[in-house]
Order: sequence, then structure tokens, then C-alpha cells
Amino acid sequence: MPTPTDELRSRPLSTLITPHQLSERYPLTDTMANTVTQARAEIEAILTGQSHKLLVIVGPCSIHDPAAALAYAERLAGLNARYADKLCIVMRTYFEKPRTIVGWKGLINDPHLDGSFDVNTGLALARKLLCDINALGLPTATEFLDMVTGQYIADLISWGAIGARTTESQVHREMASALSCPVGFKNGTDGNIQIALDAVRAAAHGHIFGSPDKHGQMSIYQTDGNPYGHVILRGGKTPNYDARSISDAASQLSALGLPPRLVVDLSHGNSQKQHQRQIEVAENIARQLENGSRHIAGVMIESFIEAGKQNAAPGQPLVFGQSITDACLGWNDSEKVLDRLYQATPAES
Ligand SMILES: C[C@H](OP(=O)(O)O)C(=O)O
Ligand SMILES: [Mn+2]
Repeated sequence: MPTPTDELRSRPLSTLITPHQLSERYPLTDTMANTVTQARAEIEAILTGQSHKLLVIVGPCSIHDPAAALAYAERLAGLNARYADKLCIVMRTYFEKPRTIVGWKGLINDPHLDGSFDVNTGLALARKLLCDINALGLPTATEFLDMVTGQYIADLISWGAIGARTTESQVHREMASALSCPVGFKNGTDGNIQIALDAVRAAAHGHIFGSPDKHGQMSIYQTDGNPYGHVILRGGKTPNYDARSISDAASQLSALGLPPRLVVDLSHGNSQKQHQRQIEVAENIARQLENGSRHIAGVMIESFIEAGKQNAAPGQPLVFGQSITDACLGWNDSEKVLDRLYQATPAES
């Protein structure tokens, strides 16, 4: 029984499937494990500068419809083969959405988009989709937001992000220190990159914290630290994708003894939330690459089948393959951007 001073504003609704049970239902196959292992190694080589390929994290702002996400993945997997010699393409599969105040929190928290919060179904849909996409040979990327969700899907993720609203959070830096994949830290929504620099360093250390294990047993975890933390420039009050901002950030990384290599988010604060502006941001990045910049390890593109965004009202039919959170580039423009970045990326020497 709870004490008279406890759980006065909360109550358990139901039990949650354990990570072990979900992995039993949707196991990691050898094909999927190879996709993840190879992608993580390639991304690590790009981040350290051993490889001059360009990391391209591309896909919808959020996943709300696994069928549409898989249709997009099948298109992207087809491009992967064409561009693999110079681009390391990883699909955005974001299941958790940070809200400035409140709003739909993603497929895991509310998979039916109707406030029913069927989290067990959300977790199952998310893991199954990750299995299906990795089985195509296409690696996946996600933002780690909730402290528990990662236990259910992290084995299927090749690249992770900590978002602009949580880069300063100690528990998110500790989580990043535990993750088996490289992790990028977004600069703050106001453009502050110091918090991302601090986060990279904090996550590189080992940490001790409490967490449920794969069987749901509350445990004390020890982490080794993540040597593949890096900065993601996502803009702020003003964009920060320009050569000067990138050079400044690279100098700060070097001064800290970190590789002067970073990822540039073409969307969010860099497109000022106008999805088509990603095209001109990509052109600017392409020119920096053609001018010999070695600071740009990768880019992030918000892209889906249909351009723009739509509001998901309960019971209202949705346009297939269109974002219900941030507006995204449509497929045709996305292909053009990928081709431009491919042309601008120097061949591996
Ligand atoms: C939510 C996130 O963007 P942020 O606002 O954290 O840069 C994203 O969709 O990549
Ligand atoms: Mn977004």
C-alpha cells in the first residue's frame, strides 16, 4: 500500500511488457545485427575522420504510421545501394517526440493517435518496424528521450540523438554514456552549443545509475562512457549551418581535444521550420564540402513521401506518408538533395 504522502498524483494503469519479452517476440536476426554493426562502425570511422564519407540521417520528423515508414524505407534502401560509396545513409525512425509544452509524444506513447496511450502496442510497433527496416539492410536512427524506452529498441539503432531540449540533462548524458551506438547532441533551442560540448564530454565518462534491466528488475548499472559523442548544429534563434559557425564549433571541439567533426541538421532552427529551406541549406553545405571542409561529418534531413505536414485529428483520415509533426521535404526533393550531397562529397582517397 502506498504511504499517505505518496502517489497522490499518479497511479499505475497496467503492467508493461519487459524488454526481454519484446525481443523474444521480435528478435534481432543475423541480417539485422550485421546492418547495425556495420553501420555503427562506418559512422564511427566518419566521426573520427578515418572515413570521409558523409553521414546522412534522413527521414520523417516522427513515425506515426509504420506502413508509410516502411514504404519510405524501401525507397531509401534503393538509393542506399546507389550512393553507398560516398554516403552513409541512416533512416530517421523517431518514436518519441519532445514537446515544448504538451502534444502528441510519439508512436510509443500514443500509437493510436487518440489519447488512449496504448504503450505496449506502441513499443511492439516500434520494435517490429525497426526489425523490418534493418532487415532491408537500411540502418536506423532515433532520438532517445524516455529513460526506459531505449531498453526495448537500442540493439536495433545505429545512431542516436539527444534532442535540443534534453542535451543539458544529466540523466540523458548518463544514458548516452551507456548506449552502444554513436550519439549526437543537439545544441540548445536558443543556439547554445556549449551545452552540447559539455554533453559530449560528460557522456564520454562512465556513470552509475538505477534502471530497469531487460527483465524489468530495478538494477544499478555501470557504464563505460561513449567515445562517439558528437555535436549536432540544429540552429537556434538564428541558423548555424554557415561555414563560420561550423568553423567556430570545430575550433571549440579541437580546443577540448575532440575531433573537429560535427553533424549539421538542415531542418529545425537551420530551416527556421520552413521545410523547403532545407534545399538551400543543403546547397550551402554542398559548397562547403566542395571547398574542402573537413568539419562536416554528416547532415540530418527531415524528409518523407509527401512534402509538408498535416494535423492528426482523432478520426480524421490522414494523407499517407506525410508528417504529423514538423514539415518535411517530399520524396522528389529529398532525392535531389541526396544526389547533390553525393556529388559534393569527395571520393574516399
Ligand atoms: C525534435 C528533434 O529536433 P530538436 O528540436 O531536438 O533539434 C528532431 O526532430 O530531430
Ligand atoms: Mn523535427
